[in-house]
Amino acid sequence: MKIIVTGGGTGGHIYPALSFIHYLRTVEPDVEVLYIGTEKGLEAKIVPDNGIRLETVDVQGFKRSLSPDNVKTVYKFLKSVKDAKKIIKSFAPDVVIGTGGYVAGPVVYAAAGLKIPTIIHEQNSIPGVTNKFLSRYVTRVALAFQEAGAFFPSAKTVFTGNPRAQEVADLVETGNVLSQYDLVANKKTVVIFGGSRGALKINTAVVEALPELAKKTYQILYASGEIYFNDDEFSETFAKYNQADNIKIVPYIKNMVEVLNDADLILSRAGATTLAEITALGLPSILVPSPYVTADHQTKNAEALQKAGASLMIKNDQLTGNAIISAIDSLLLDDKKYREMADNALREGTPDASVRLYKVVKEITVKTPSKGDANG
Ligand SMILES: CC(=O)N[C@H]1[C@@H](OP(=O)(O)OP(=O)(O)OC[C@H]2O[C@@H](n3ccc(=O)[nH]c3=O)[C@H](O)[C@@H]2O)O[C@H](CO)[C@@H](O)[C@@H]1O
Repeated sequence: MKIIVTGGGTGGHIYPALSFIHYLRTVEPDVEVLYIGTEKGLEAKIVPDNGIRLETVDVQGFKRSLSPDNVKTVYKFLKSVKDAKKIIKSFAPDVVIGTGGYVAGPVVYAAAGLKIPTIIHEQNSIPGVTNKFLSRYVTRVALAFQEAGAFFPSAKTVFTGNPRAQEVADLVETGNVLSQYDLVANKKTVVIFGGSRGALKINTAVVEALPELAKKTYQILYASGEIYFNDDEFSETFAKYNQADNIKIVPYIKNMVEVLNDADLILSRAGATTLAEITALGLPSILVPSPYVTADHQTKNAEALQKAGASLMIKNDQLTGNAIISAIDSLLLDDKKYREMADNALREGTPDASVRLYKVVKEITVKTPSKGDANG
């Protein structure tokens, strides 16, 4: 099989795509994969790092208000559709899958125009603009939250979950990954991060909490986000608390699949891919939804887990150092509450998401024998 995958900008759109590619390579070892992204998105680094061929097109997002910049955006969209068509024709895929982010727009649109079977994967409970636009043209819409179905043509939707859930759930024990971070195996571990790019608000509150956290019996692995790690506002404090035995602060956690398998609790934004990971593992969490995303979709993502008893939610404007400490303590120092939350989280997970998505791919790529086929 030959497949083009496209999606990007942030990790939440890229990791599900990569997880599905990893899975495909296990079930169809001779699969040929091409990833189409942009030069500016995180995918430009992550995709080649994963040994996957990358081609790029140039796109930019629409501004919400009337802006002269939107003329440039339309021009770039049309140009990128043309460029994508050229790449698609030359690669000749059996299927094109888009996982969201601006770049998926022109690529999936171009593929649909060329009558190639197409799938979009929507990670969130409220879809982004790109996927809403594309849903008119694609063959199938794969969902990770049933609620998102309301925004798409119902005949095209199918619930698959998020492939990253399967990747974290399928991991075979890899030894004590925490020792790579100078942490120990026999302490409870809280992993803190603010989505794939880091979050200023979480960093500010964690910095407030660090003096107390350094005295705790549990340990903390904390990713600040690349852009904040060396920032004047934080770098000295990070260096100081990196000396504490139970705290490790890094810009980014590259081996998150392994780290999550060794974690006891997560404090993070409520990006959909993160939620798919923690539910697949049955990991309790404290979620601080970003208020800066389309239609406040992270709050909806977090509310779904909170309602299921799988997470605690702290609103962005209520996040302080003290709020962090009391939320962590309330879970790690109360075994019964912790176990309940872990069980509830596991019930929300879809650890077979790639199997489900693969089934959809097979359904829409089945070639009907033409009259000329020998056995047709
Ligand atoms: C600001 C923004 O637009 N955020 C959106 C973006 O989020 P964003 O990319 O931040 O969010 P997600 O939480 O969905 O995914 C983050 C991914 O990065 C990984 N990770 C994170 C930190 C780290 O140090 N190492 C690491 O590997 C996580 O394990 C996860 O796989 O896409 C998501 C999925 O469509 C949306 O739900 C989010 O609302």
